This record gives sequence, structure tokens and C-alpha cells, in this order.
Amino acid sequence: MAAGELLFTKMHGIGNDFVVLDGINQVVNLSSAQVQRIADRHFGVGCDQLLVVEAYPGEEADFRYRIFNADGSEVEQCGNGARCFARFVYDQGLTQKTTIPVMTASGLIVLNIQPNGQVMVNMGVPEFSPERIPFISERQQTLYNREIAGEWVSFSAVSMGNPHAVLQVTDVDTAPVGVLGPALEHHPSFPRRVNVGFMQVLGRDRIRLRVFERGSGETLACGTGACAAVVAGCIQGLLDTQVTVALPGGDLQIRWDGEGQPVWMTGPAETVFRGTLRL
Ligand SMILES: N[C@@H](CCC[C@H](N)C(=O)O)C(=O)O
Repeated sequence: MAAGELLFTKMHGIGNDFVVLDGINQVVNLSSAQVQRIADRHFGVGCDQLLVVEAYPGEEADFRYRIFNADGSEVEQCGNGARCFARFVYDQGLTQKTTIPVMTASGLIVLNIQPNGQVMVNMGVPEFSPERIPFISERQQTLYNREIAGEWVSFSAVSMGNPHAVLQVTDVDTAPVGVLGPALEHHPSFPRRVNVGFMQVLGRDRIRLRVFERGSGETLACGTGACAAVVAGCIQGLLDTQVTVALPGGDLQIRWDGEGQPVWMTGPAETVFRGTLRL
């Protein structure tokens, strides 16, 4: 590899797309401006998030992976990215294991590549306390109300390692994602901004969901957003423990057995192409 060049793999999890870089066999040290450029759909490769795979020095995980939004910000967690990470390290021969513990900025998660190629992820235990999200509120509630873009909006707030607000809507097709998404993302109640999910409940085991992601805008799918929506639906008594989440890019299976339990996410991860970046 010539100086200033990096091998990359383009991947996606039901349309949430990634540039994945092997930081074990090549030196990856990108500035925020370089991440933005790579993620740009006109001047770069184009992606919602960029993932960097690294070795982990401790005993509890085999790898560490870092997640950067298209705006260059580094974030704590990414559900669709986790599944792509698992397929990446397995398909590239970086591991022979199908159960892979990996360290993220929000802690350890465990990935399992299933015989059918899908990846199941233990996404960890959701957190509701405002300071853990982080969200500015005097007390923890199932639903919060804030005046946003001139109207009162009701939402749940939950951390899946990263912050999420989940609004219930009657029809995701007509939901004001492009207005309320950025307004809530930047609302002063969320000091580290927030991912905003718009959930339409179709039944106790099926929802539709659109997500306006912090730092990336609306994406075709958000794994942590799907987990957060199911958890929000469960604490409101709207959903059962096993739910199919239909996102614009495809379906995810989410399971949550209730307070104190981890959220399980199952779905596909696909490689699209490989290439060389010239920085
Ligand atoms: N697309 C991801 C979430 C990526 C990070 C998110 N935009 C954030 O800023 O927290 C997913 O599949 O979970």
C-alpha cells in the first residue's frame, strides 16, 4: 500500500451503510475532516458511518471498534455497524470465532454469527436515567413533553449506549421526520444531541420505524434505534417481548425481556465492494 492509501470495505446492514477500515494491518488515524470527506456521497465513497476495527489489548474482548458519524463525530454505539463489524472480521480472516466479544466506546458487546449468515447481537441493557442518556430532566419518566418547532411533542428517552428519543406516530410515511428530527437532535435538553425515532405500532409484535440519526440525518435503518423503539414501546405497555421492526431498508428482529435485561438484535450484514482510498 502506498503512503496515504488505505484499503476499505463498503458494507451495509439493511441499507445503513458503512466504510469499514482494518486498523490492525494498516495505520488508520483520520481527522474529523477526512471522515467527513470519505462519508460524502459526492466527493467521497459515501456512507452513514465509518467504522475502524482495532486490536483490543485486554482479556475481555478480541477487538475494539470505533464508530464515526458522517459529520465526523465519534460515537458510542451502532447496531447495524456491530453486525457488519462481525462479518468483516470473520470474512477477512481476522478471527475464526463465530461468537465475538468486542469493546466499543460504551462497553463490551457480544456478537454471534449464525449458520444462516445473520448476526445476533447482545446490545446490552437499556438505560433510562436522564443523566445516563444524557437528557436534562428533573426526574425519570416514561414519556417527556417538550415544545419543539412550535408544537408540544411527547417522546420516550433511552440510552442504548447512545442516546435515543422515540416518538409514536400514526403513520411513518407522513411523520414530520425532516422537521422534528433535526429540531430534537439539537434540542438543548439533549446536551450530546440525540437520535430520533418515529415509531408506528402495527401490532404487539410489529412496528414500522424511521430514524433521524444524530450526525448522519435520516438513514434507511438504525439498529440501536430499533432497540430503543422496542424498549420504548414495551415500557409503555404497547409491545410484547419479541418484535419485528420494519425499517425503510428492511426488517430487524428485536427481543427484550424487560427491565434489567439486555436487548437482542438479529439481522443481516452485507459486503458491497472493496477499494483503496487516497487521502
Ligand atoms: N446507525 C447506527 C447508529 C449510529 C450512531 C448514531 N448516529 C449516533 O450518533 O449515536 C445503528 O445502527 O445503531
